[in-house]
Amino acid sequence: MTDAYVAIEGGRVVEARSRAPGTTRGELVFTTAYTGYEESLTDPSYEEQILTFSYPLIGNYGVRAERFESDRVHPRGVVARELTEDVAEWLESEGVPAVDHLDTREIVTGIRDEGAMKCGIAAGPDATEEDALAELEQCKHMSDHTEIGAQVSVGEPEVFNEDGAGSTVALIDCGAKGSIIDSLVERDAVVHVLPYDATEDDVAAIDPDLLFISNGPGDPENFEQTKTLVDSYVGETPMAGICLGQQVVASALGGSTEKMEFGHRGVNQPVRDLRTDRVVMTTQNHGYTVAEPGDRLEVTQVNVNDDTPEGLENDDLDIITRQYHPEANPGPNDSLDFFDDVLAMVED
Ligand SMILES: NC(=O)CC[C@H](N)C(=O)O
Repeated sequence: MTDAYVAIEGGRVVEARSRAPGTTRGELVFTTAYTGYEESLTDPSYEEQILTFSYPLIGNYGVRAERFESDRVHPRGVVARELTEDVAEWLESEGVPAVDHLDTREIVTGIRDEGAMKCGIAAGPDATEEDALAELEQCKHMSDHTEIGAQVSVGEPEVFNEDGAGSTVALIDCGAKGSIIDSLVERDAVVHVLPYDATEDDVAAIDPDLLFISNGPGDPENFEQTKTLVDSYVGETPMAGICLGQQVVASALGGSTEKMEFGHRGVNQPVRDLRTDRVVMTTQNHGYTVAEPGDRLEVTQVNVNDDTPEGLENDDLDIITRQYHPEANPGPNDSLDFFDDVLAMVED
């Protein structure tokens, strides 16, 4: 039964079945992960995107809040071959339109061949092709979402593990996944989560041992204040970053970032450490990348598939960043030792 329409940049409209009604728009992206849908759907990095699952059946082990990475669903819409009742009900209760019964292989190969695309969706009994096209018409380019940090960041500072005996971390929340906080707390760090636009004074009030820039949605160049903060603390305080965090740190230190063709999107992205020659499997979901690291950061890890920078370091300035997600959730735990390395750097 056709009661949903997916309009894709260029004007093509794909028929589908509505699983959660409504109209929506966003940048069409995908993940090849076959598990971890609860984690992906609550990852703030997907804000303003429509997430297509390439694995054909999504929702087969239910929906449990303990696996959530934040307190809400972040993609603007969801596309899958088959969504279970559990996931469909969850998305409907969150007001996030969802569709299934369409050829997701065609969608994903389309993104792979043509790059990231704008998308509009209309789903539900009254949905029309025109509604989906009208959404597509209004869809912005990801880089034009200039206030995206404010949509996902905490408004006020929060503290985790206040009485911990470990390092004090200022985690700049550009859309942080809960697993990053958990990974630090498990190592007994005291974690102060600060808004993405925290000032030098806000951070100074905490007097942290480590400045940690989180993952997050959108174009890293739109995180101007976060870059300013990094610039003011470089060489003063050890620094770490994950995903958008790596991009922001590189950009603040004189490097540059660029939009990728279709990004790295799955839980089996191979990364080679150039110092040890070890390869690890990693979780990734990013559409931008560091183009030039600048002359203060060394590329220490690269993506085996396309040689893009996956790890940047400066041993003198005490900086370690990763483009992938060492905190996993979803995905492999191969690189959890990143958190040990970062905290060891701080203690040295
Ligand atoms: N997971 C992330 O932090 C994503 C980073 C950034 N928004 C990108 O798409 O490249």
